[in-house]
Amino acid sequence: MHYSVAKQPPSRRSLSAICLVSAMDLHTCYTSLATFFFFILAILTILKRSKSTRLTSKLPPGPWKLPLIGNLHNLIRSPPHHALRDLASKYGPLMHLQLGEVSAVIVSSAEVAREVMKTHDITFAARPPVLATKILFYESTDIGYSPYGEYWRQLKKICTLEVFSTKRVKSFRWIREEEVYNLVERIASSVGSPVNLTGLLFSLAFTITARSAFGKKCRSQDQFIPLAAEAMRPLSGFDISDIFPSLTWLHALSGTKLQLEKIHRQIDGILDTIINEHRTAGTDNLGEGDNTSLDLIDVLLKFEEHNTEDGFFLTTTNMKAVLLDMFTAGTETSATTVNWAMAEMIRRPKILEKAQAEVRQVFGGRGRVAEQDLPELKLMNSIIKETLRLRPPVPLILRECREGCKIGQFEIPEKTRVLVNLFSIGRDPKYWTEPETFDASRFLESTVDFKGSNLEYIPFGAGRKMCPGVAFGLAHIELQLATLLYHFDWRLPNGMKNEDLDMTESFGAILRRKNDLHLIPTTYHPSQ
Ligand code: HEM
Repeated sequence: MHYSVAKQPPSRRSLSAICLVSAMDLHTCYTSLATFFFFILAILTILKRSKSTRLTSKLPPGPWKLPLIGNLHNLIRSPPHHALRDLASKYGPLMHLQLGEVSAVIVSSAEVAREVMKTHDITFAARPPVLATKILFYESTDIGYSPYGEYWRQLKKICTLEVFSTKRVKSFRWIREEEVYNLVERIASSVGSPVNLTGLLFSLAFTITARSAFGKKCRSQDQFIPLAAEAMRPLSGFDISDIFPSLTWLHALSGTKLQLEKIHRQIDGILDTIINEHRTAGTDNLGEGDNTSLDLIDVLLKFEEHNTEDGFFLTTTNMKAVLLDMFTAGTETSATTVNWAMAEMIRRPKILEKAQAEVRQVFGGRGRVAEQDLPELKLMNSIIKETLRLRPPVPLILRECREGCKIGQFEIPEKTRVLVNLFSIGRDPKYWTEPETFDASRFLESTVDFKGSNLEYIPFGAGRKMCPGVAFGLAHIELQLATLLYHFDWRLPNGMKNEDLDMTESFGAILRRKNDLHLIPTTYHPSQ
């Protein structure tokens, strides 16, 4: 039947239809050919790169690599910091992986971390430029991602000595206390019913940072906060664009680039407005005497108008990049630490009780927690350290090798991506007894601190690229945790048993809980 119809001469209409079909076929054919061509091109590019990597014979050991994807298949079943830890138990503390196009080494012990972050500190004092930081951070001109050199050195100096200094952190004490008190009032209004503590803590961290950075002059804060939170998501370094950096057409196809550009445009507009508002409002005391009441934009503006002694000054773009660093590096890290600490204590009611007793004894009938007495909370501070050991907010520190270098018997070629696995290091049985156990009193008698000199404990990193926001972060964490312990008793909703609380981690640049922590608060009255 089909056959006989096909044999009939085609009518004018069916002819044009055939022409259309043929044109479409031709179009489809061209598209397929083009896709095929690009596919071959992609394979050739990747094979060329992996061949050049194979030629480097003294790379550290690592699992067998598949064509094109390398070792990506080794990372799909669990969050990367877990998967990398499991692989390191087989291949050693310095291991080589091929992540798509990217040649990477994974550091999983304090000894190798010392080599990378201390002995060869300058060689590894860089981070690979990932697509998200290029777009969001003004061509990677922030502190975290700007290339190692004079610009980064000056920026870090300004931030360490002026922007994030202990004196500056103290000057924002009234903001922290006011906002934490607002949190207490919000929780108190929900006493007896579950509150989403995770949501409250993350929003508190952004609000405190925004007020410290923008002061009172800002009207665009409410628009800015959700955008800054969104900017955090693509910073893990495991985006398709970071794994296949040369396949730029793939970045466009995946939609990530467009999405990042959209967020960037919005953030940029808001930051311009806020900085201009500061310029218009002016601060008569800029650059003079005790300027502790300045907000962070005022502080940064000092370096626009008054050069440093080395003749260095900040452009508006530089300031915007630093401000973004504060939000991306400084908010979720603190909030997630408080969140994990609360979850760990809820699972162990005796520890929760002890920590509450300590806070309530130190602050007694004063009715609220005050920052100056926080160092007296020995148990709580040990709990914070233990939380940062077991759940480091930045589980994988991203670095890049600036020039070829030898670690032990292995060669690390220039541009190799380096991932320091803090999750592995913090749980290394060589340094930690019962490493998987949350031991609240582990740090009570310990002299280990956050300065990055004990490489088995580096939640804030180590060496030149170490976190400049330690004082800022700890001030947030200590005040929030003490306040939650002082004002409220806590229990799980729906009769859930403490030991059943889910502690699953999510995947991302920041190690967060997969599920939000919902708890029922009961108000504690100091007279009790
Ligand atoms: C619990 C809180 C925090 C933790 C655990 C943390 C952790 C880290 C880690 C592990 C690094 C990488 C260090 C390295 O490469 O050796 C880092 C870098 C950085 N952090 Fe933090 N951070 C915290 C809070 C903050 C805060 C509050 C700020 C700012 C207000 C901040 C700003 C930065 C910046 C700008 C960098 C990049 C430094 C550079 O590359 O030179 N961090 N942080």
